[in-house]
Amino acid sequence: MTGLRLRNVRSGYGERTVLREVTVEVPSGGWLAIVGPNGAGKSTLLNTMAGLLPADGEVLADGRALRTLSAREKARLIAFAPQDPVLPDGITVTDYALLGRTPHLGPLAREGAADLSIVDEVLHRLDLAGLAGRRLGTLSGGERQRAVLARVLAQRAGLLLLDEPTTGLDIGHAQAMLELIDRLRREDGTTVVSTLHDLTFAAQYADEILLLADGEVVAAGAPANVLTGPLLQRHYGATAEILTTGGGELVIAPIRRK
Ligand SMILES: Nc1ncnc2c1ncn2[C@@H]1O[C@H](COP(=O)(O)OP(=O)(O)OP(=O)(O)O)[C@@H](O)[C@H]1O
Repeated sequence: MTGLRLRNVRSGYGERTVLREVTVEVPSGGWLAIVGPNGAGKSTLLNTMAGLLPADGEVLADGRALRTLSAREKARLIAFAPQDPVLPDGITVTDYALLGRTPHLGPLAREGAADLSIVDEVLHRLDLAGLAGRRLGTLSGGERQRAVLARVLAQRAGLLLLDEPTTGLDIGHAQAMLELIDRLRREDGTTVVSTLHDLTFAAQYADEILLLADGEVVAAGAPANVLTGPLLQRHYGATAEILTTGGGELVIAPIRRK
């Protein structure tokens, strides 16, 4: 059970401040989607939540300040899938996913049967079992993306930070991936924070949306309150209609300007 809390967080790169006074709380088992236009600071926020960038203010995971935790303690608490990870092309999908177990192994210990069975289960859930023995360098973009998620899920951390998890996935695999993430939070109480460019997916899967623009939180709350025509116009310069399906799901539809 790992909630996340940020209070008055400022962070960036060296002299360059990107995030200003970000305050947000994600309850244990919640799903927060970070949205916003290109360059708004979404990846910077996710990196800050992962404890990978120095930050002023408070960043607490499971009630513990990230700056006080060792790398190993952080890795047991937080699993992070960056947008464009550098992958070791020569290793197999199984061996790559097993890297997710590293924070749970003792010093010099090798993975055991329990670790292999966790990886096996994750590969099945991600429709990757047939590719288990393939080297990463031989996979398609979408298959590599799912392999990254396999490593992250094998980590079995209470907090998942996912940067654009559906990039490069076709609509079916994207839905399957989001369903799987949703099941994890329902079954295991996993807390999820993801950036998502696809606002329809964000509306349908997250229970809270945080809209960032120019490094500041400009709106936060339930999807229907944040993903509105006027806010999308103001911050993305986009013309969109917010539709509701027969089943009550929101669809954010771009409308061509005539
Ligand atoms: N390593 C870096 N060093 C300096 N500036 C950076 C670095 N990474 C990102 N930035 C800058 O920080 C700002 C926010 O970038 P960030 O990647 O967080 O935006 P984003 O909302 O994730 O964008 P996108 O939707 O395009 O992926 C941008 O102006 C970017 O140029």
